[in-house]
Amino acid sequence: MSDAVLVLNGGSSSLKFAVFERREELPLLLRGNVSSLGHRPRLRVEAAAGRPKIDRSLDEAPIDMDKAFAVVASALAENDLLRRIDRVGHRIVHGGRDFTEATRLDERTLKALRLLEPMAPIHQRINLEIVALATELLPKALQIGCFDTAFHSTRPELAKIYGLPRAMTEAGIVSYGFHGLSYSHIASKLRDRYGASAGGRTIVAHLGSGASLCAMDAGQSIATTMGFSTLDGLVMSTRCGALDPGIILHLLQDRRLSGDELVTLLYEQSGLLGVSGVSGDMRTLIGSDDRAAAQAVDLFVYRIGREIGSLTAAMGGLDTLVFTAGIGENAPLVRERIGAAAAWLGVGLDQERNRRGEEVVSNRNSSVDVLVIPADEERAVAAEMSTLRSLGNQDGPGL
Ligand SMILES: Nc1ncnc2c1ncn2[C@@H]1O[C@H](COP(=O)(O)OP(=O)(O)O)[C@@H](O)[C@H]1O
Ligand SMILES: CC(=O)OP(=O)(O)O
Ligand SMILES: [Mg+2]
Repeated sequence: MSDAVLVLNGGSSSLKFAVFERREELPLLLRGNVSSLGHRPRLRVEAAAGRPKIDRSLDEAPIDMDKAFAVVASALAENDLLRRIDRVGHRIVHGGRDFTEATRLDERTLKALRLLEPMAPIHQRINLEIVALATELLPKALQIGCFDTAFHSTRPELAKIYGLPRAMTEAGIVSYGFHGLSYSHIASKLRDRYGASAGGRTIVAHLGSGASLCAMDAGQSIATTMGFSTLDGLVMSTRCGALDPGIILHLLQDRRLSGDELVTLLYEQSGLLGVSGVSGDMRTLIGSDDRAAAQAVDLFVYRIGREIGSLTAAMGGLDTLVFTAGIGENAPLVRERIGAAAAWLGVGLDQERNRRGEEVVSNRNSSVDVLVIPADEERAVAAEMSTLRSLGNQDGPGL
């Protein structure tokens, strides 16, 4: 019986997976992740329909994506799901200009996607490696890509172009924006809650290992903090966020860093890890009494506060603020501090609700609804796969 879709989501620190039944409501069969790949990897599996949950650390540490994939493949086999999966959906971080909807991954499309690797160096290659591993595991299944950049393709022109010569813009040196699958899922949750207005002028804070903010009006992306690459905007776990481009020139010309050294410095050694010198993991930083660790958290919050102001200006006001992803969902202290930084916009948090991580964390006096909504990029991929016309949708609803 082929009635299930597997979704694979390789992030900068984790491999997440979910299996959905291929029906309109996309009932969840299994979900899990292998997290903290580079440190102390853990496997978590939340099974549907009465199967036991798993939450255990893996013997080997650190592990690479190959090993993480093998762990996921065993979890699928143990739950007797491999024979049911005939479609595999992949979160692909960069779709460039050409990939703005769910796309069948074949030799031609994979070749085009490989060209985008330099714009998302810690993601794209891994995403495509996962496609190869999934094709090996499930050779008969269709492999389909959904893109983090696609959600932002509706932004106005001015939100996309940089102050560079026109020829550069025409060559594709524009802002693409990322985390779009997460934002698309949040937009659908906001439509469930508020109807077509989807919460009106909304900022969604996707705060995970990678972090960005998206300004949405009625569920459509208006502006976002990531741009041409996944480096821009907020300070992240190991990425620097927005920098004066003069710093890059200085590093290249005066310090003579090579391209590869720059990639390592800006993508892997900066951000919370670089500023704290302790860790890129927010849990560790919050638990530390080291001054540099505290400053890294301060900088994370400060930059988010400033960007909230900037995105509010782009929308002309703020009605709703949503927190999502690893830090957004699990760190009440960070939410509280961001709420305080946005108090001038009418944001007020209820301490108890915030501490408990309830869905609504704003207080009665807040003129902005503040919500915590779990990220579900996997469901966004599965939902988007159902729009893939070239498959004809002839074999059942849902996909
Ligand atoms: N309880 C917590 N408190 C603070 N931060 C947390 C907590 N749980 C997870 N995180 C943070 O969430 C991050 C992972 O978020 P996630 O959205 O899963 O990232 P990614 O998809 O990029 O792998 C970790 O780096 C960790 O810092
Ligand atoms: C685009 C991006 O930064 O993704 P992640 O947060 O999963 O690393
Ligand atoms: Mg992620």
